Amino acid sequence: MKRMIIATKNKGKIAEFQQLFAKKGVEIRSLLDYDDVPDVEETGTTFAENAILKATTIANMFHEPVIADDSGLIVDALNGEPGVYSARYAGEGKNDQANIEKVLKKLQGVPFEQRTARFHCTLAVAKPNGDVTTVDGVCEGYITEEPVGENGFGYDPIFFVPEKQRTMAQLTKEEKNEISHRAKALQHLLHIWDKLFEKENES
Ligand SMILES: O=P(O)(O)OP(=O)(O)OP(=O)(O)OC[C@H]1O[C@@H](n2cnc3c(O)ncnc32)[C@H](O)[C@@H]1O
Ligand SMILES: [Mg+2]
Repeated sequence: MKRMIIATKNKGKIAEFQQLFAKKGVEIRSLLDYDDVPDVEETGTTFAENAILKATTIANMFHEPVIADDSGLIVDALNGEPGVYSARYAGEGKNDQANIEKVLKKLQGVPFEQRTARFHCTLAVAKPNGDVTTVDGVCEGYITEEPVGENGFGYDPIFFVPEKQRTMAQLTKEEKNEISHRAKALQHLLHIWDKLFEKENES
């Protein structure tokens, strides 16, 4: 497979996938490269359900294999919130800043060692023949007391990465792609890539 459609309109995700796939020589297209692709309603209650929903809907529409990413932030002190509702935690508008403020407000007074959290990413690959495969990746960290850093997207400014001693938003794209939930899920996918696309390797 020399090209792959990623079933997302999230520019942050697209930029990361572009870099991650560049090494493999796979050209990435996203739903922003096409006009009028409707939003797939994320009605699932798990990352896997939503990733499969997005991947299968778009694969049926394009008649090509498609990868979808469903991801989010899990905060232990909030019983796993925002979880699968990460994009719309503060309302349907998908406002990163409002989402961050809501998490920080709910965590007020919680000491650092209890602010454990993780990013989760499920990638689903759907083929037009109905085959679906999922892989997962997780990145562990802590929620800071205030946003720090300008890079990345979503909750990156409040996610402290112990390995790097900085927030995710202070990392370069290259550094984030060494340790992120998305990069780890994609590594798992690349391990099974040739097997997954055995018959399509010439295209
Ligand atoms: O569904 P698509 O079109 O892919 O785009 P989305 O932004 O709606 O994506 P999700 O439904 O998977 O929601 C995931 C949300 O979790 C957050 N998130 C996921 N990955 C993240 C990352 O690497 N850094 C920061 N926040 C992230 C961010 O708020 C996302 O909007
Ligand atoms: Mg979404």
